[in-house]
Amino acid sequence: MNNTRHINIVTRLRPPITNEVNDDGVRVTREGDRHFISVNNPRDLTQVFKYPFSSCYDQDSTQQEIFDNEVEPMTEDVYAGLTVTIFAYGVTSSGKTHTMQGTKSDPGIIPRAVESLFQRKRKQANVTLAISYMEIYKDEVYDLLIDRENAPKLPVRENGAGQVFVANLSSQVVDRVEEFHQIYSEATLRRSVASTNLNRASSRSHAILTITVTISDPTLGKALSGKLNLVDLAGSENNKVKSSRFASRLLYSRLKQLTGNDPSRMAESSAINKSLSVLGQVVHALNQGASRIPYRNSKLTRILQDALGGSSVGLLICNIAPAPKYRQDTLNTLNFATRTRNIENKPVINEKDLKPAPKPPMSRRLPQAPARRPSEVPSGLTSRIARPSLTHGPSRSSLPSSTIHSEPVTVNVNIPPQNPPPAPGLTEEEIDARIAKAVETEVARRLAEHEKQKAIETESRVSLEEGPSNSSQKSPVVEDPSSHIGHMSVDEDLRQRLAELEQKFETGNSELRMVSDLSPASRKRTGRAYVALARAQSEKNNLALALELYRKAEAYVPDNVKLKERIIEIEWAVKNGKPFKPSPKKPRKKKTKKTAAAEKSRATGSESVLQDSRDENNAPPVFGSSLLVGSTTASFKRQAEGSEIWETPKRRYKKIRASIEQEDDDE
Ligand SMILES: Nc1ncnc2c1ncn2[C@@H]1O[C@H](COP(=O)(O)OP(=O)(O)OP(=O)(O)O)[C@@H](O)[C@H]1O
Repeated sequence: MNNTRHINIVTRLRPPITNEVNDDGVRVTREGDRHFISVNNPRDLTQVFKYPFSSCYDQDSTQQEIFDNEVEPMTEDVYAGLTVTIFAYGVTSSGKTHTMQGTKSDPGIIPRAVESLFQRKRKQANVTLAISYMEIYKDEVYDLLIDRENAPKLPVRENGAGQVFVANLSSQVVDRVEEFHQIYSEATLRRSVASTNLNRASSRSHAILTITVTISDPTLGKALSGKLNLVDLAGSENNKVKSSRFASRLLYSRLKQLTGNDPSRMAESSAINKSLSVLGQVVHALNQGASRIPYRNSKLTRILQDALGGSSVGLLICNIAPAPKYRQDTLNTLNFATRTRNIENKPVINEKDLKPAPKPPMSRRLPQAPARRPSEVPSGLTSRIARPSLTHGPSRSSLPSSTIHSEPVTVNVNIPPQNPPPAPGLTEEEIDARIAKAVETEVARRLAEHEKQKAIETESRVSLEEGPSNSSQKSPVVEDPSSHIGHMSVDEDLRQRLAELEQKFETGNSELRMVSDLSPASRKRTGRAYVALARAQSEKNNLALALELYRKAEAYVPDNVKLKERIIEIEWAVKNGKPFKPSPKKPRKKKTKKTAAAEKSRATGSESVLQDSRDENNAPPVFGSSLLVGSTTASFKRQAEGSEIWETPKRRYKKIRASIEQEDDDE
């Protein structure tokens, strides 16, 4: 069964707005059942480009028309358990926000779609609607349902099933349309909007509103979970002058005149342009059937991954501004639309198991969820906001369809971190002390575990040496498996291993929960603390424990390349029973004004964790990474000065890896 669906492409031409000349060069015509948009070449106006589309909406078309023809049928898909993504794309001021939000007198797609979803809800039992709303501003994700002062930057993560999600994004159940409007209009006020010369209320961020429709069937113990993602992209702007060092003052002032962008607007603008350019690259790569699609190059494409060549149903509304100054942008938009048309998605029905997942044996019960910190909750919403959900393994679907996607069972409980995040109002020292204490306790526990493990190993070795007669009471490992006692001991051994595994599983989970609850600065501090402890252990040649601690640090700073390299090194040493030799310590240089300033900036959190902790001991890194920030790379350059060949960190890393592999081969 072929269940692929192309992204549906719709173009919309907005009427001219204040002081704008209607451009006859952009026209919509109809030939049979096809529509064409014709655009004059901006450089040679005698040349006309013609783009065919199955549906185009000209200046006279209404919001109602677009909704009825294009969006209404998709709300059916949502109720069927599919994920539907609708994007508004186009140059700044082309009418994206107008199309998505509309006005009070002429509502856009969002209010109309919500109304339609509620209409169906009224006719059907056991339906729940919940909303979440986020914006991607300068490549950072913020929750729009939370006051901006309290809204942290949210991390984008991937679950075991490869689904990308925004961690800690709140979601709110809504029972009535009016309730939705109140929440939505409040949240929209939090969106980053600014006035530019091209648009009085220009969106400076990409906004994604998600409405989740859950239809439960208590008799079957199943629920369908459809989603409607409504995406109002920020508009691209011509800011090229900013990136050109050689741009003349005249050109700069011309562009400033056109966009009205001051430096901070320009920074926003270049972030918008960058993410839109990655979006273009993703579409291009999908068209080419490339083996690597650059989803990870921006948060926007990561979050929209499912809608671009994934399991979502898609509708792209390309908005077009008619004025002559936008002609090149119109061509860009139409080219983007043409390329996106070829993208195929494979929609899947999202089904959830309502039955609680079987509890893992011996697992501890979750303690009662504490109330959310006031900073995380918009006033009056406390009881309705669901914390990030815990997933317990995939559920099995009984529905006979190849398009059914059995989601992991989602348990909407508040999961308190095992070590609760520091309460607001604590001083930096207090936070550090808490982290240090938590890390120390963990290390002590692990040391004790290692000691125990060692004792068991020694015992079994001794009993092996003493011979089988004595071993029955001492070691389960050397038992004669045919004897009754032997069976019991093997059972005991298995049980013990199982308990250890369960404990590991629990600790791992609590670790992840703790990581996601900490602020980026606290995460970095905790990572640094683990690295310092790990180094201390590796210096004592306690490599297994050092490795474990480095891995723990990695949970807090997953992007630290040097840390990853260190883990590989120690893993290799442990595997091959070789001692681990960190690179020799380098005498600390006398502090110059420049290095003091660099250290100060590092202290404010701009440097890598491993580098920070190494600096404390003056130990230069064994490996370097080209991904490191400027000052680190500069320190590598300094180290390499005097050596015959300029050895980049990457080259150095490759060299060491090659020698490790060579040693492996030799063995
Ligand atoms: N179809 C339309 N009919 C009437 N007015 C429209 C239409 N489309 C857009 N407008 C008006 O044009 C102006 C710019 O539109 P809008 O803010 O929606 O653009 P945008 O593409 O979202 O811009 P940006 O990317 O800068 O946020 C607004 O004043 C809006 O009311």
